Amino acid sequence: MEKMQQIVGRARAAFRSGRSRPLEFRIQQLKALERMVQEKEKEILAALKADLNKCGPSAYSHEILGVLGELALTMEKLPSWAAPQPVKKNLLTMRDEAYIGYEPLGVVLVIGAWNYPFVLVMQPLIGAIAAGNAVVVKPSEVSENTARLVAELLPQYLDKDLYAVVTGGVPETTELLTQRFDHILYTGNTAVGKIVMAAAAKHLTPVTPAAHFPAPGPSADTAAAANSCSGSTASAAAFQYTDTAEQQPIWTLLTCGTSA
Ligand SMILES: NC(=O)C1=CN([C@@H]2O[C@H](COP(=O)(O)OP(=O)(O)OC[C@H]3O[C@@H](n4cnc5c(N)ncnc54)[C@H](O)[C@@H]3O)[C@@H](O)[C@H]2O)C=CC1
Ligand SMILES: CC(C)=CCC/C(C)=C/CC/C(C)=C/C(=O)O
Repeated sequence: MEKMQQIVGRARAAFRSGRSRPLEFRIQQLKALERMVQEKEKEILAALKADLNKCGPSAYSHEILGVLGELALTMEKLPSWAAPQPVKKNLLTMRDEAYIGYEPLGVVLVIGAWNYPFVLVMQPLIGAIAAGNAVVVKPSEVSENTARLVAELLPQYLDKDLYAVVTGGVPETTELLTQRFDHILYTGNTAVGKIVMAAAAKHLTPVTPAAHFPAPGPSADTAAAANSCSGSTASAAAFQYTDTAEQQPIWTLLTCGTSA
């Protein structure tokens, strides 16, 4: 595994080149991601089946349709989300052009969890690309087939330097977290969430955690049961929670506003 410093350094250099910023580039990368999901649907579903015995409508709707829906919405709305927003002028600014302009933050780290291993890295990735950031993706090592596939596919479709994938487990994530990121999007249990936030605090990096249900690491059995073809109360309830409470635009988290 290439040193984390090099991976993050390359993403930062690519971000500094400015090429992730133009709207056309972001939409082109999102289109490439859409093509990846459409062309590699069978491989993605096979990896989910191998990792979690997830299949049928539950696998398709959550992990494929969920990602395609996010992509379609983001590509449709991005021009208006990214447009400068005029703000009211006052005596001091009446001779100025006053607006809020949205800027990407820089290099964003996405850490995913095992139970929705594809959608939980793809949705934050889509938001981060849309906002013009470089991204380092760390899929969960527990769902190893999906992690391997994400690492294999993303470089085939996206700009390799701007959007990197790191695979591996605790040692790799620990080393990755020594690097400075501009934002971290973490999904996983609360105990690891605290480790992630403590590492981020050393660099004053803000973290957006999605870790509402403290849970021990899964065994192969619990993973398979929670995601069986027929579905389970636990996963249905979790999904409903996300649907009602979590589906907020990540855009607001990944850009910072500047007003003239
Ligand atoms: N609120 C939400 O939207 C969601 C919340 N979750 C929560 O996440 C739980 C599953 O998470 P986990 O079991 O934690 O998933 P996990 O075992 O896949 O770990 C999540 C990530 O943390 C990293 N990690 C693990 N130990 C670490 C350490 N010591 N230091 C640094 N990084 C480490 C792993 O490499 C992995 O990428 C679910 O049971 C649920 O509670 C899951 C999905 C969505
Ligand atoms: C169709 C669609 C938008 C799917 C979203 C799938 C998703 C993000 C699931 C996460 C569910 C969740 C909150 C799980 C958990 O807490 O363990």
